[in-house]
Amino acid sequence: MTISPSPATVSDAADPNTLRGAVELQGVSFAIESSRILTDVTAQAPAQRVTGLLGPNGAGKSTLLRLLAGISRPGSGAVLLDGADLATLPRRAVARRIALLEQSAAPSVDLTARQVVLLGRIPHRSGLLGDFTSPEHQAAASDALAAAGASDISDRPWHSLSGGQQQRVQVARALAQQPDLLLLDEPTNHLDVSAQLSLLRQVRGLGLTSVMALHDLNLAASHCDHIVLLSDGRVVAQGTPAHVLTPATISAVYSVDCDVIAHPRTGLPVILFA
Ligand SMILES: Nc1ncnc2c1ncn2[C@@H]1O[C@H](COP(=O)(O)OP(=O)(O)OP(=O)(O)O)[C@@H](O)[C@H]1O
Repeated sequence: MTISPSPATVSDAADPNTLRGAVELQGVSFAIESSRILTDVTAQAPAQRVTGLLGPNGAGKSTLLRLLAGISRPGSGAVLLDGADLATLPRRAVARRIALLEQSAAPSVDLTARQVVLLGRIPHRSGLLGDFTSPEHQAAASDALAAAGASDISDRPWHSLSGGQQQRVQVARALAQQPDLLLLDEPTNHLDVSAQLSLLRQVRGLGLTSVMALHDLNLAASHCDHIVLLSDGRVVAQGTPAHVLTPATISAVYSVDCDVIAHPRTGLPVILFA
């Protein structure tokens, strides 16, 4: 699969053979040292669509992303990728098919941006000693840097980059993996408003199944096809932004007073806080 900037088309959506990366959580519960963090989470992330994972601090978003990535295993319930239980898939297959961009993903040694992106190719190396010099790996890195809008900084040392530039490179690293499922934990952190919008448009334009934890409800409303709203480790609501992001639900989960209006140009929900 190559990284393509073209969005999933309606015909893609109509043909189940072309859909990859559909995720389903079935009654997932998870605890750390007998402290319950997720309780009976049943939710879907539709194939080749962008799902926003929302909820207050501590709701369980990062924990859920790690379960979706196969890094943690549910205490009970199952995580299905294209209908197969993640627990039954070989680790290498999971590593190839799922990319997770975590909040603190900085490399510990000084690399150039391009070298950081090439780390995304690790699951695709042939053997432990395989290197990254092959045209295939280099092309994947170049495509990923371009898709993340980071081609111009590819030769810069990682530690010389601004927070926003580092975030773009991390997104490129996840894309270089050429995953079926892209998981992003608060990808708009450190980005200015223009860069936030650009990144979210790019993610949507990839046509990949993406699940991203977000705090900004308006960005979620405008850039996600599907929303899963968590509170205290449980799913409170899921569906389209218009279905989930209602004043009553937002008030119940976040304890804030708001109005929701239709955007004058797009018709999508816009949340106005009183
Ligand atoms: N290693 C851990 N040990 C104990 N508790 C943990 C651990 N990791 C997370 N938790 C707890 O699990 C709950 C969910 O944390 P998580 O990081 O998944 O929430 P979140 O929704 O991503 O939060 P935020 O929006 O603040 O990033 C929190 O109460 C947190 O304190």
